[in-house]
This record gives sequence, structure tokens and C-alpha cells, in this order.
Amino acid sequence: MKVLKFGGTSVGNPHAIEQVCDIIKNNNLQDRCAIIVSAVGNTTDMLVKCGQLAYHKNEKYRYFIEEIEIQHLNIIRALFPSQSNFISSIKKRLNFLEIFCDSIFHVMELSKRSLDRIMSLGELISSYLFYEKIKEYGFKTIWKDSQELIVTDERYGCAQVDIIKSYKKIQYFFSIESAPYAILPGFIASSPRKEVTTLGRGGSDYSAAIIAAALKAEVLEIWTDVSGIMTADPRIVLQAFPIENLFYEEAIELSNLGAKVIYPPTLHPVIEKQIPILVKNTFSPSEKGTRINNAPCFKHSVTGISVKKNMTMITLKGIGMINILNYLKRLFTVLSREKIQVLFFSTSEHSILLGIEESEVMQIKNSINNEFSQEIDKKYLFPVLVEQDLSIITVIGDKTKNMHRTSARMFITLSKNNIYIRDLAYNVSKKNMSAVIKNSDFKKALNVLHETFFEIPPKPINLFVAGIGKVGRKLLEHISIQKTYLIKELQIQVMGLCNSKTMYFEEQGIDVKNWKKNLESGNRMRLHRFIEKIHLMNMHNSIFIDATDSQDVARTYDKLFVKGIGVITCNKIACSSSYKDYKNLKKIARYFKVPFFLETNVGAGLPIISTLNDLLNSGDKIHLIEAVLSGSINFIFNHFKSGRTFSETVREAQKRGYTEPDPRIDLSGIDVMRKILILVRECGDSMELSQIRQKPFLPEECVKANNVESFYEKLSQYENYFGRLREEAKNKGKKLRFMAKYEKGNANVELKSIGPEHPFYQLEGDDNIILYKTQRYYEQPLIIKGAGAGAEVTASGILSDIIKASR
Ligand SMILES: NC(=O)C1=CN([C@@H]2O[C@H](COP(=O)(O)OP(=O)(O)OC[C@H]3O[C@@H](n4cnc5c(N)ncnc54)[C@H](O)[C@@H]3O)[C@@H](O)[C@H]2O)C=CC1
Ligand SMILES: N[C@@H](CC=O)C(=O)O
Repeated sequence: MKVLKFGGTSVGNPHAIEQVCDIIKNNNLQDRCAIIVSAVGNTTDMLVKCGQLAYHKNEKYRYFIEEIEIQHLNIIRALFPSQSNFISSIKKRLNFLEIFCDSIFHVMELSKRSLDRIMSLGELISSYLFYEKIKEYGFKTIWKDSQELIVTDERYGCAQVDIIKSYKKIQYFFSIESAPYAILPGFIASSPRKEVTTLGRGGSDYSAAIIAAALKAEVLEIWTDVSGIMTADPRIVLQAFPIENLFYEEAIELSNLGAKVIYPPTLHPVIEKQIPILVKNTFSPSEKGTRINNAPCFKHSVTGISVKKNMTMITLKGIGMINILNYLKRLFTVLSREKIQVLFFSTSEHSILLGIEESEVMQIKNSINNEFSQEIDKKYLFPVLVEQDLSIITVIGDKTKNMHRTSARMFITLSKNNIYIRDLAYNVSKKNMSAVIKNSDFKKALNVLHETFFEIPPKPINLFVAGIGKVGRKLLEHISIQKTYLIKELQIQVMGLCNSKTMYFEEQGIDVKNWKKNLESGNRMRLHRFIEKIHLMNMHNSIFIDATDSQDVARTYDKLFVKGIGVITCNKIACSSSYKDYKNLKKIARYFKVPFFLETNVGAGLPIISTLNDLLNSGDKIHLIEAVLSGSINFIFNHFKSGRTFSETVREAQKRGYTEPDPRIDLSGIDVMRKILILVRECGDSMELSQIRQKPFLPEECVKANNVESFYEKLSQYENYFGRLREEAKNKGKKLRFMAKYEKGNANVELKSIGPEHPFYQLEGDDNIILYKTQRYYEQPLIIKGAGAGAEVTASGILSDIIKASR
């Protein structure tokens, strides 16, 4: 014998009901089945609403009755095209509902007993409807009203089942009935006076559990709309997946602490009889689902993570606590008298911390203060302290011997992600570990803990991109083009965008293809607001992309790091400012364990910094760095041929996106000085920008121009000078290269003319080249060469850094 229970969504529409019929059809026909059915979709809520509106003299109850009727008749029309005569029996129940609500409306009385009668109609109708459909498949089936089998007391709304009587009735019924399929309404039962009663929260699960236990069923199958009990709430953790095997106790812990798929407290009868429970998805029946039993199986050390939001912490404390006799007993007597469920408990010599539902706080606070009023008056204790807006996040597992490791990982993960932990506690059974955190952190906490305990890289990344100029735009284009891989597979999402004018955010992720429209519709850009909003959104694995040339933006990194937000930057200002600031940023990022990647600071997308780091980390020593690090200057001198003016060539470089937003930063040598300085610092040398020797080739007057346009004007006044530089080199068979060098603690940049014997002579277009002469690469130095400027390659470099951060 099998017992199958189908929840409201499984019978919520004609398609779902057909799906359920298929599941039964595909069931092994030799199995006898008791099939328990919930009410269609949200019918129970609507029934309650009808009763309450009628009681409050609100005629709108008629509207809800009509809604219920329409919903059911639509299903009947779709499932039984030739209309069936059983429709009259359903109409009879709906007429009863109308008459019953009319009388509530007139007498203005709604007892719990009446409400149970109203609520019972949902399951009575749905099960009958379902019975008629299953009959069409040719199965020998009977319908049985559970009121005749499950006996309860008269606690309407949440009646207590008389297990012994109910078991007897169920066993008797199934012993005389031979039909292989029996359809029964869930949730409802009857009192000894034959009044309708209901079984409270999780009622249909409970009906199914009682029937399964009475019949010693081989399995209880709970069919729902998700593929089993998940490792975490899938609406919050996209990576959550179904747990294949759970022990009974774990399932109870998970559901008590927030998982809502089934309500195991009501499954107690089957757990007592050690009947396995299978949670399956009606809409994806081939998936394995979750099996709950106590059979040994392979499992992760952590089985699932759940959260209870809107919790209140109550602290009773005082140095006199230790001397108060039976204080724990007195406290728990108060809690039990007030029927308060304690979901978190932690104690020390001088204090007790209790986690309870927010709604219960006022009642219990006063009761505890009254109980301990004498001790409070004598100042042995403080009055109860209340902290609200908290969540309890619990990691559940059964590997007790690993629990200390689990708790350490939990603590490290939460603190690393800047999540304030109010308290941590083991559950008494040592099968779970709970942390009290702020409500505002619960989504982030759930995601980062899920990542730690269940996920293998890559981890999802939430991006905030500052600077949608040439580079930023290309980056969004790359993300949009590689959407399937980046967004769908790696789950790299852009959550915020800004340029110097506007900023735009979307919590569900921005459609990067429409970035322009979105940005135009955004709010006025204020840097501190942009940063504040990132903090406020509090997303896990947040990364700030700096694709600006702004000093102000570069100054925000430390504020991001301390909140657990990583930075990927192509803006060189931060790492080429004072050494103290550079060192500090590195230190803070390391301390908060957040990514701080700056590959594109030197050589755009070329792996110049990562190669240097790899050499140093593997123990190599740098003897010499020699490089051409300016893509724009290299392009300019490669393209400044006779017949072309120097200023035209610079304009061309700017147009192609090789120069800085202000080309003077390149031509004055500052850009290359910044780059070599960053390499020097990555080598561990504490150099300042002012210590780099330079021989500028750009006339002072051009550097000092008021703006970029007047710079170009000045430049054209120096055409002869630039022409002379070119001709002198050409006449000697040489080429002009703007070179950077670092050797023996000294760095310098200068324009040099080099001959064909030099490895940098054949350097095309906007290419960069870097030569590392190291202890290991001494005779044959390591050379990296390739396109070293332009939005395309820079955006690619940023994207590689993002993917690196996700690993
Ligand atoms: N173009 C290239 O080949 C490479 C550029 N880079 C760096 O990339 C950065 C961006 O370069 P481009 O895209 O060429 O410049 P761009 O001028 O085209 O874009 C800069 C963007 O930053 C925004 N911005 C400036 N100040 C801002 C502020 N305070 N707040 C918000 N947004 C602000 C601007 O509105 C603009 O959208 C620069 O730091 C540059 O050094 C790095 C490697 C190569
Ligand atoms: N302007 C730079 C590109 C960015 O670093 C260059 O010309 O190399």
C-alpha cells in the first residue's frame, strides 16, 4: 500500500490535474493507493475570506463565492468537455456555501466550528472532482470522505486526532474495500458528534500521515510543485538544489526553521512507524525528489540551510542570576504557560538569550518581568531586554563530529562577508548550528553560506559598473554578447550602473543590452549615493568595476572593501597615488578577503601584472623590467609618417580609444610613469611617482593648455619640433619608442630612438611589450607582447578579472 498526497498546486488547474492522473497512471498498478487531495490552489484562503467578510457584514463575500465557483467550473469545463452529471453535486456544495455565508451575514456570528464547515468544502470539492477524472482513466476507484475515517476532539481549527479510533476506522475501511485506488479529501475530519473539524497547519500532510501510519504503508509520497526539499529557499538562493536524502530529524529541523515544502511535525505518525517519505514534483515527476527516512546514505556534512525572519531576541541578564534558585525552571514555566515557541536559546552564567517570533514579544516580555519582578526590584536582574528585526539562520547537518568545523566555517563565512553575528548556538542535538543576524543581512547570509557548504566555483557575481565610457560600454557589450555563458551559466549579473551624470540599479539584474535606456532613466549621479546604494543592496559577492578616470571614484575603494565588496579597476589612479595608500588598499582588501584586481592597469588586456605576480609568488627575482607601455604613444610614433601632422595622428589615436580621456596624460609621460610605478610596487618596492626619472618630450606649453581642444591647438604649433624628432631617428635607421625601465631600485621613462638590433624595434600599431629579466629568465628574458590599448582589449581584461573573481 502506498499513500500519495497531492497539494493545492498539484490540483490547481486542469493541466495539473491531468499531470497528477498521469502520475497515478504510471504508478505500478499492483500497488494499492490511498490518494489524499488538498483544496484547489488558494481555495481555502478564499473560503476563509468569505466567512470573515460575511461576519463583518461585507457583501463582498458573494464576490469570493463567485470566484470559487468560476475557478472550479473552469476546471470542470476543461477536464470534462461533455459536461458531467456530477457537476450538480459540486454545485450543491457551492449552494450550501452561499446559504451558510448568508446566515453568517445575517446573524453576524462566525464560530471556529462554522469556519471549519466552510473550509472543509475546498477539499470535499477538489477530491470529488479529482475522483471523477481518475475514473475516466478506467481505474477502479472509490471516493471516501475522510470525516468518516479520522476522528478528532472538538478543538475546531486545529483539532487533535484520536489516533487509536482513527487507525481502527481506517484499517477497517481498507480491509473491506477492494478498489485499488481510494481518493480522500485531506485536512478534514470529524468530532465524536459528527461535526466537521480541520487539522490545522499542514492539515493534508497530517491526514496522509495518519492514513499511511494506520495502513503501515510502504511509502508516503508528498507531491508538490518543487523537486523536493531544497538545500535553501530557491527564491533567495538560485543555486539551491534538492536534497536527495534526509533523516527524519533533519527534515523536522529544516521545516521548523523555515523550509516550507512539508510540515514534518504533522508527519509524526509516519516517522513513528519509520515509513519513508518521498517528496516529489508533480510537474517534473522524473526527478528524484527527496527521500526522508533513517536509512544510512552518503551525505554532505551539511544538509540544508534555513532562515527564520522577523525574530525577536529576549535577554534576561544580571550579575545576580547565578544566585536565583530555579531561574531556568521559572523562565520555562512562563514560556510554556504563554505557549511561546523558543527557536533559539543560548545561555551564560549571567544571561539567557531567547529567540521567539516577533508577534509574541509584548506578551512574553511583561510575563517574564512579572515573574522576576522581585529580583528586578532588588537589581539582581535587569528588566527584559528586547532586540528586534533579527533573523535566525541555521545550518543543519548530521555529521556531529564535524560540527565544530561547520561552526568555524559558518562563523568565518559570515564575518568575512561583513555580516554582524549577534549570537551563535548549537542545537541541543548538535545537529544544527544557528546564528542570529540582522534581518537586512538574511539574503546575503543565506547565499554566502550556501556557497561555502554546497557550491563549487564559479560563484555568482553581482556587478556595479562605474564609468560607461569607451571601456565600460565595451564591457557591457561583451557581457551581453556572451549572455548564455556569463549571465546564465556563471550568473554574472550587472546590478548597478553609473556615469558622471546618472546612476541606475535593478535588484533582479539589469538587462545589459538596454543599458543606455536604463541609464538615461536613472537618478542623478552622486558618488556617495551610488556607494550607499551598493551597501544598502547588500548583495553577496558584489564587485565594483571602476572604468572611470576619476580620482574621486578611486578614493572609494577602501569604503567598499570594508563592506566586503571587491574592486576590479582599469583606473590607474588608486594604485599610483601615494605608496601608503596603495599599501593600505592592498592590506584592507586582503584583510576583508575581497578581490582587488587591477590587471588592466598595465597593458590593457595583456597578462602583465598576473605574470609578474606568478613569477614572484613562485620565488623568482626580478632583475630588470624594460617595456613599452603606452599603446597610444606607440601608435602615434608608428603612424606619424611624412605627409601627416603630429596632432592629426594624436587625434586618430584618441578616436580609436587608445589615449586616456585626456591625451596629455599619455603624451606627458604620466600614464607610463603610473604603469611602471604599479609594476615596481607589485615587485614589493615602496617607490613614489616623484622618484621616477623622466625625460618629457611634450613641450611644457602643450601640457599646460587649459583643455583638450586648446592642447590640440598648441600641439599644432609644435609640428616642426615633432617632425624633427621623427626625421632624426629615421635618418639613423632608428624608430622612436617611449620606454620605461626598472633596474636596481631605479625607474625611469623616456623617448628613445632604437635600432633594429633592439627587441622593441619591430613593435606594430598600438602594441605594448614588456621584458622581464629575472633570476630564472636571465639569458632569455620573458617577453609579453600584444595590443596594449583600446576599449576592446581593456574590457576583455576586466572580464577575465571578473571570471577570476568568480572562481
Ligand atoms: N582606453 C584604454 O585603452 C584603456 C583605458 N584604461 C582606463 O580606463 C578608464 C576609462 O577609460 P575610457 O573608457 O577610455 O574613458 P571615457 O572617458 O570614455 O569614460 C570614462 C567614464 O567614466 C565616467 N566618469 C568619470 N568620472 C566619473 C565619476 N566621478 N563618477 C562616475 N562616472 C564617472 C564618465 O562619465 C565616462 O562614462 C581610464 O581610467 C583609463 O585609464 C585602462 C586601460 C586601457
Ligand atoms: N592610454 C593608455 C591605454 C590605457 O592604459 C595607452 O595609451 O597605453
